[in-house]
Amino acid sequence: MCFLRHFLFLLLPIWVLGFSIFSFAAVIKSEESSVVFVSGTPHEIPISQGMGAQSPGPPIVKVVLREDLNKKILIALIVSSTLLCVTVVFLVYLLLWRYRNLKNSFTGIKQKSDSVKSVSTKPIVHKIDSVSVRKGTIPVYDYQLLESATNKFSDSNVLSRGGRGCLYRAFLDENSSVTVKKLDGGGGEIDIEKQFESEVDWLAKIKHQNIISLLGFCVYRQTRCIVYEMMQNGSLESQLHGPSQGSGLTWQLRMKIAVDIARGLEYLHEHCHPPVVHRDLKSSNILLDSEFNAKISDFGFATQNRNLKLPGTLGNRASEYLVDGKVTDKNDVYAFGVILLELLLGKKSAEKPSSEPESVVTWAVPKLSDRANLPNILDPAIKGTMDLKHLYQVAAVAVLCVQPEPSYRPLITDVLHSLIPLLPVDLGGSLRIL
Ligand SMILES: Nc1ncnc2c1ncn2[C@@H]1O[C@H](COP(=O)(O)OP(=O)(O)OP(=O)(O)O)[C@@H](O)[C@H]1O
Repeated sequence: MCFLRHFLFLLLPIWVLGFSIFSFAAVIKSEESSVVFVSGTPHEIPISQGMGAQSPGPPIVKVVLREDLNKKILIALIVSSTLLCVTVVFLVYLLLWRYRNLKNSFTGIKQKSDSVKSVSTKPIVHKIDSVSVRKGTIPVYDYQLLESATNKFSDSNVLSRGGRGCLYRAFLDENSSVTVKKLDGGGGEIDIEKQFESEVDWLAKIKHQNIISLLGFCVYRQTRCIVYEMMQNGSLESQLHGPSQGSGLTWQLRMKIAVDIARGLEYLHEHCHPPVVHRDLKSSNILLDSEFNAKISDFGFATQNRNLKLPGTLGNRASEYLVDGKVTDKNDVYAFGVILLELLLGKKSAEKPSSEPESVVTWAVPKLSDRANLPNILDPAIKGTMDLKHLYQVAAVAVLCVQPEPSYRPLITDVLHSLIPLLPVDLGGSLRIL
């Protein structure tokens, strides 16, 4: 499509030029063929063939001069209109090109140093597979711009410090802030470059209301930055296990968060071809915006390749994955079940009561075999705030999701459709509260 547009734009001036040359040649030719020279006159005087007879004298000379003049005017007109057409087409093309480039950059961003951008990002953009990145629809941020937006990556702007780098709040203008993840090597077994490429590549391809939005990226020397939308309410982990201990999350909000995550996963498993397995789903990778819409983040380990293994961690990973690295969408369903247990019980995915961390699954599942037990082990922050039938239903879904045998676990689409009727209509479900 793009190629066709460029082709047409180039074709137009060539066509105009060609047409002009052709008409010019035609004019000359017609002039030549319509004029004869009468010999024997003091000067050879051209007359029109159609006049038939000779008509010597001053009037004929006058006619010849006017024809000559007309021809010159015609040539001048053709040449100037050709030049005008070529200039206008060129200007229109230039304007469209500029407009497209401006549209691609983030609102209000003035790109400062083109040299930094083109020199440093070229190799990485080639490695990144995504069509959006190649086509340039994902903005490439200037390092200096991010530096000034984060107050030189100052400690006061740090939102969190992770194993792979720091996360900063960045102010691109007075009213809006974004999040900048600065990956600077950190060392260890994690390959920063690969994670950066994987994250940018996935997020450039995946667009869904329940998946974090990628706003752009930056490559500067050894530093890699990824720019995301700001999620004002932080992670689900910090809401559940941080200072507020889940008090900000009502039963209905918890159900909304569960449905949002299931919608995001359903998109990855059912609507991406081939399906995408996130492989690192956990409450710290579920982010909440100002209205508690939940979005899945951290695609550094996501894959469509079923033979890749992650460095193992306890808690959210299914046993078949930890033991023989089998990657299927059912790994994500298991991790979703763990998050559902965290939402119900307010417990971390892996607690450390002693030296050995205990998974919430091994702690809760035996207790949940008797559903009368459930209200006793429920998160105190939501005790007595929901319809018990709904509570039992959600607990049953959670237990199914964390089945040791992957084939016994439901598909995420089934999970989603069993949760939607428990969520009020105004929160995106189908429950009508009378
Ligand atoms: N877009 C965002 N808006 C607001 N807070 C965010 C955003 N992204 C991440 N955070 C916060 O930063 C924390 C760390 O996120 P990050 O993805 O950087 O983790 P990480 O370094 O990859 O570590 P891990 O691999 O353990 O998840 C999140 O748990 C969340 O609290």
